[in-house]
Amino acid sequence: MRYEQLPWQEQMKLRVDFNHMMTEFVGQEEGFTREHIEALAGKIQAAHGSMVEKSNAGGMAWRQLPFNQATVVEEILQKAEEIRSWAEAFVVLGIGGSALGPLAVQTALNHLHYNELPGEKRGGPRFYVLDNVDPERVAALFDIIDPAQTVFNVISKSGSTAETMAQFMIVYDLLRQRIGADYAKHIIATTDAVKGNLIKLAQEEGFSAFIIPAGVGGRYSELSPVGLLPAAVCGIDIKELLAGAAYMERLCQQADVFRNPAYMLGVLQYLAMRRGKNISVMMPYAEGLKYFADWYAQLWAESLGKRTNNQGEEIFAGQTPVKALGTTDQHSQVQLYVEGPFDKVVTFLGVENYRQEVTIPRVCQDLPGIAFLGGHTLGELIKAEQFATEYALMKAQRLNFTITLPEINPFTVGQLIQLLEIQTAFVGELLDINAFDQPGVEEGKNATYALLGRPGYEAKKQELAARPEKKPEYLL
Ligand SMILES: O=P(O)(O)OC[C@H]1O[C@](O)(CO)[C@@H](O)[C@@H]1O
Repeated sequence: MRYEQLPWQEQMKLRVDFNHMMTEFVGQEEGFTREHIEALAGKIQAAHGSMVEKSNAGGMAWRQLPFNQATVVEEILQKAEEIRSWAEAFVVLGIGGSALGPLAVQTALNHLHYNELPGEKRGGPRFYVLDNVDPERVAALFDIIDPAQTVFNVISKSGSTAETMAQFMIVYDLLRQRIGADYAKHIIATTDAVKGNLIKLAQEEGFSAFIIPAGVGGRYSELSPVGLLPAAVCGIDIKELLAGAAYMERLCQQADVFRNPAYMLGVLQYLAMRRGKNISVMMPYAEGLKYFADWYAQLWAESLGKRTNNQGEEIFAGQTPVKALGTTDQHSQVQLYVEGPFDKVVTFLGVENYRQEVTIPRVCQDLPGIAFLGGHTLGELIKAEQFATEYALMKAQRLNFTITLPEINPFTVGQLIQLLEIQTAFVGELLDINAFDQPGVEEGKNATYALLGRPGYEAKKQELAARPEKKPEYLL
C-alpha cells in the first residue's frame, strides 16, 4: 500500500517540515523546488534499487533489527531484571556507536537527573557511559561507584578497540582483586559472535555475552543489544523502542521513493551538499534529544566522510556535522548561521508536546520588558523560539528543515533512530560511496598501537620516529 493510502493513524507520526528546502521559493537562491527533486528521479530510483539489493543480500542487517530480535529481547529483559535486583550502578564501557546510542536513548527517555534521583524513584541502577580514556575521568568514576555493587557492560563490535579494552583490563583486574571468584557476574560483554578478543574473554572467563549481529556496524547498532541492554537495565521500554523503529521501517518500505521520508530527507541533504553546504547542523529543541546530536554526528560523519566512491574515484565526500541545542545555542551559534557563509543546512528536532510543563508566573508586572512573559508556559516559549529561529534562517535564505516528534517517548525515539539511519544510508547510495566502513580511522589506530609497542607494528614505529618534528608555525 502506498504511504499516502495508509490510514491517517498509520501515516508518519513524525512530521517533517521542509521549512526552506522544498518550498517553492522562486527567486530565493537557496530554495529547492520540486523540479530539483524530479531532476534527480533517475538517481533516486537507482539509489533505492541499490538499497533494496543490499538489504536483500543482508548488507543492511541493521534494518531488520526491529523485527528479528524477539528471543534476544526476552533474554535482555531477563538479564536486566536480575541486574536491577541488586546493582547500584551500571557502567557502559564503549566508544563511538558503542556508547553514543545508549547515551542518547537514556537521556531522551529517562529523567534528566536520573542518577541523582533517590533509589526508589529511580527504580534501577545509576547509569554511566565511559567513552574516553582520560585518566581523570576514569579515576573520577571510581570515586563515586562501588565496583562490588556495579555491573560493567563492555561493548565493542570489534572486541579490540584500544580505549574500551584498556578500560576493560582495569575493571577486570580491579574486580578480581576486590571480589575474587564470582567477579564474572559484574561483567557483561556485548560484541561480535566470533571476532575479536572480547568474545574469547567472555567464553574463557564465563561472563555473560550478548551478540551484535553480523552486518550491524557500530553507528547503526543502537537497536541491537548495544542499546537494548543498557536501556532495559534503566527501565526503558525496549519493545516500544523497537515498535517505533519497525513502524518507520515499514513506512519507508511501503512509501514510494518520492514519499519516503528518510529518502526525501536524504535527497535534500544531497542537493544541499551539491550546492556547497558542507556543514550539517543538528539542533534539537529538547534537552532530552541533546545527545541525539552527538549520535547523529558519528552516524553522518563516519558514514559519508569518504575519500573515494565505489568506482575508486577521489571525491572527498561528506558534510561536517555540528552539534547544537535549542534554545541554548541561539545564544552562541545562530549568529553564524544567520549571517555567516552559505555553507550549512540546519536540521531542527522539535517536540509537539513536552512531557512536563512549567508556567511563568505573572510577576514583575511593572516591567513591561519582561511582564509579557508572565502567564506563558516554558513550552510555549521554547516552541516560539524554535519557530522564530527557523523564520530568521528562512528570511536570511538559509536552508533548514524540521523533524517534529509528537512527544519524546520510546516509540517516537525508535522511529527517529530508524529514520536517520535510513536517511544516512540512502545518501551514501546517492553519493555512490560505502556508508558502512571507516577506513580513515585505521592510520590513527595503527600509530597508537606502534607508539604503545604492540608486536607487529615495529615498521609503523620507525615510520613515526622518522616523522618531521611537528613544529607549529609560531615556534619557527
Ligand atoms: O564497537 P567497537 O568495535 O569497539 O568500535 C567502536 C567505534 O570505533 C569505530 O570503529 C571507529 O574507530 C566506530 O565505527 C565504532 O563505533
